[in-house]
Amino acid sequence: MSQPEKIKVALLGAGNVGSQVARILLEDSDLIRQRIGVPAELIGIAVRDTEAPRQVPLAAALLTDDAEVLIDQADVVIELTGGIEPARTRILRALHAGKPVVSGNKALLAKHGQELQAAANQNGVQLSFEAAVAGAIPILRPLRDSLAGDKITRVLGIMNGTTNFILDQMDTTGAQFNDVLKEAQRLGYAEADPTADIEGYDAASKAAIVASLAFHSEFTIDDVHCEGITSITAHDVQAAKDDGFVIKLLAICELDGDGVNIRVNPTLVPQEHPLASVHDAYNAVFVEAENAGELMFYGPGAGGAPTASAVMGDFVSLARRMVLGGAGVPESNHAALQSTPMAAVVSRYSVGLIVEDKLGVLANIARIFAEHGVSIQTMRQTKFEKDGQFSAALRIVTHQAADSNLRKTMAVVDSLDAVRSIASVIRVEGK
Ligand SMILES: NC(=O)c1ccc[n+]([C@@H]2O[C@H](COP(=O)([O-])OP(=O)(O)OC[C@H]3O[C@@H](n4cnc5c(N)ncnc54)[C@H](O)[C@@H]3O)[C@@H](O)[C@H]2O)c1
Ligand SMILES: N[C@@H](CCO)C(=O)O
Ligand code: NA
Repeated sequence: MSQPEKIKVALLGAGNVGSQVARILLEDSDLIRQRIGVPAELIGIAVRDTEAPRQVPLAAALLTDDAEVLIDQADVVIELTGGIEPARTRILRALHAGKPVVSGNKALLAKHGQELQAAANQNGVQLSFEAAVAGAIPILRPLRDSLAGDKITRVLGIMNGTTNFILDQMDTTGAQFNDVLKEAQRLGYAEADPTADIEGYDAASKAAIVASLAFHSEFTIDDVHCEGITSITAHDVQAAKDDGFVIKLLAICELDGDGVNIRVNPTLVPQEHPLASVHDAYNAVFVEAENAGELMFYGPGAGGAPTASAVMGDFVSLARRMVLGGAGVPESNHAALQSTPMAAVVSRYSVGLIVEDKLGVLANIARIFAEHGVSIQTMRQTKFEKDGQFSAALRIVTHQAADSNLRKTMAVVDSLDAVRSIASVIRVEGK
């Protein structure tokens, strides 16, 4: 194959990330040419509305609302529109035409990743998506390449910038959930529909992508047990702080017998744990591998420019290969592991209860925990008065217990007349 004279790039989407990719392609064109060996020419940017106001000024001549024509004219397609359709159809169109694709679309990859990868393999072209997980942090390439000769046992971390930003602000400034969410949207961290962030779906998509690569198997978002942060209150954050914890939304993918358990849930992390000092929209991912031991990847997990850095890394890497010759390495899914249910997963739990302040209540609750095989590590009681009625706020931290046992315990506790409400049930990191 003869060396191309230049690489024509079609960019789909000019939002938070797309506009930064356009800026880098234009501003750093000399440097990119030197790294690739030939110039990279941004031939057009597909947007929904060519007249809409833009955060980053873009030459009107580059904008088009005809993505299909643009794809057909390009050598490489960079998809940064988000959502399932028309992104899926457009990426397939590019791959089937033998054009490599870079995408940051975790929602799409966690749902249709296998279909897209199969199309890439079938056409001998690269599909790269480092930006889809943990923004600027190089995590997918280390999983695919650097650790390809090791056996990964667990990947655990903070994989959503928006929720980390919200929880961090609630913890450090006592700010209210909704105010901080608005700020995360303004800073370009949140998804177009921020429900994906706060309900945990965005982290769940990332967990499915990470688990597929780490365990050489095919997982989708449907394999992930997912709990978001919408039920976390300022009171939970303060109570956690009083007990020496910080609340983080963790994504965990771990070998579980013959399968892999993949989950996303708010977790109490001890204040001295490295994950507790991950602030703002930063992400941190721990990878545990049999021979490598424990690795930590840390950096900006969201935002236009940081995410654009990951997109550009993928682009320059595959463009270099187009110049030098040779297709990329396809994904390996030889292990074909299945995801496992939550019932047997063991964790420590922190349970907050509001109960009647009367004799025997505490003993009764402790008995119910014991009867279900859930052993209590600590129990703290604070009495308070509201509307002339005395109650006790109980905070119970358990030893490790199976998810199913904890659920049965809570169902019985909830049915007691003396229990006014279950304020929170949050997993606790560590043994
Ligand atoms: N913002 C981040 O920090 C971040 C980080 C990692 C990955 N991502 C992913 O990158 C992608 C883009 O994110 P973003 O934050 O830039 O989103 P955004 O909402 O700011 O931008 C998306 C852009 O695509 C355009 N668009 C949507 N549908 C289109 C269509 N059918 N045709 C043409 N244009 C269309 C929108 O008008 C918008 O300008 C998403 O998949 C997102 O999940 C974002
Ligand atoms: N909305 C995502 C963007 C980065 O993937 C986040 O907040 O982490
Ligand atoms: Na990344």
